[in-house]
Amino acid sequence: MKNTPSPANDNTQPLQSPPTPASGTHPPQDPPAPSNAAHPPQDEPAPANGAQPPQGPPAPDDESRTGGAGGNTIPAEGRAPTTHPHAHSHPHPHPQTTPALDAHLVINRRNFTLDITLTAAPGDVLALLGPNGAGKTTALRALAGLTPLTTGHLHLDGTPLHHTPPESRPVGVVFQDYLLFPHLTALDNVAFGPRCQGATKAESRAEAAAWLHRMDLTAHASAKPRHLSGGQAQRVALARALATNPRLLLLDEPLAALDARTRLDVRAQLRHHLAEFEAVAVLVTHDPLDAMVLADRLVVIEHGRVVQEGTPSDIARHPRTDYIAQLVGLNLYKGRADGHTVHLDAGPAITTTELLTGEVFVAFPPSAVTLHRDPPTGTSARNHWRCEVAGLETHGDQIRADLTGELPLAADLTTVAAAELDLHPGASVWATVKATQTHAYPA
Ligand SMILES: Nc1ncnc2c1ncn2[C@@H]1O[C@H](COP(=O)(O)OP(=O)(O)OP(=O)(O)O)[C@@H](O)[C@H]1O
Repeated sequence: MKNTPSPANDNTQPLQSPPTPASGTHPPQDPPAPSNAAHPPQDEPAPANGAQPPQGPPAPDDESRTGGAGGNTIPAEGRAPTTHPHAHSHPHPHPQTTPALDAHLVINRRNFTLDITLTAAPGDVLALLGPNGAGKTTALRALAGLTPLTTGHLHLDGTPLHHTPPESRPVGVVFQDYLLFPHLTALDNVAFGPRCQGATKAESRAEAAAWLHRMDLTAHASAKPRHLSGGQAQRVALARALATNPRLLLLDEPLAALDARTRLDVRAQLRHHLAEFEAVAVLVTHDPLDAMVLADRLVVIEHGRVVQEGTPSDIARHPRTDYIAQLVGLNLYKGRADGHTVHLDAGPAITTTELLTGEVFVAFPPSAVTLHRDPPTGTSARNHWRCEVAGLETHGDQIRADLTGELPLAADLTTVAAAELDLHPGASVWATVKATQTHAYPA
């Protein structure tokens, strides 16, 4: 086992582009009256209870075409106590209390099955991570009610919701491209949800103004989305989702549409807002940094199953699949430990400092590897393997060497060292790693 890149999945189904509110229908210039006035954007069927905030993306096949940020059907009095997501220390919901989110999502498709369990305490931020086609978006859509469950359940604060239509779920969604009504101001975009939930025009606008204030967007309240920067639009979308008072906030690649610089700022702001959010948030991301910074708990999905979950630091320290090892930048191997020696399933043995027996993983970072052109002598490193350079690439201010041979591994070295060693594809090298630089843990 080696952290070679996961094979790309050709069947990927990125979250579908949402219906553009611009085409076809005309949401009112003011937040609509809940009873009759609103026209959801584009071809969404009007929900039974009147207007809805902008809806979720259409499914490419047989799935529901409505959904998104619905009304809050769970009374405030019934809520679990609030918790600060990044202040609390519980990586898992307390076993004695009903989890705020308790979901078993099973979706069978012809070539794909999603079967995952998600639980979270109030205030938890979960990040769903996984390779393309793993089922992250499907899981998010299932939580929103946009993709029906084949079987399983979804309970929020103890209330079963799996038969509740998307527009009636207390779920707020922030889509990757935000889905703001282009012809409504930022204020009216945010006021839309409360208005749909029955607030008067004045109330919904006051609430929207308060949200914009919290998001530091008061100066942009009367701006139309086209006049907002990417970061501002993202915050308006977040405000719009939060203004419906959701018990579950879903964020689909919330930072993906932003450039690197904006992303940095918006990530920090989003972290702050998620920390204040008292209910459960679930975000889907491809970016391990977003996941590590924003989430209390990572849920890694591969092939429709949860392969590992835990706190970011636990996952980073103890990856259990090649995909995760690669995500967190570690060389990872599986083998059988006998004292300080781990006999790898495929390849040589590795000496470690841990004293273990049985099936284990061994991991070490590429920076722990030292390369030599000649057989190493006089080194205290217990592990040395003969390898060949398969490829070289720039990795930050380092060079990353991809090695094959006795033990396939990634090694980082400085540009100067790479030049001194005359590294090039096909070059023979010796790789050494000190036992103290490895980390072994039960498989
Ligand atoms: N509406 C659909 N109808 C049929 N198959 C679908 C549909 N949506 C997704 N799939 C398939 O379900 C599987 C999971 O897709 P999904 O989009 O949930 O993965 P993902 O982890 O979000 O991937 P990515 O990171 O590429 O967005 C894939 O095999 C995909 O081809």
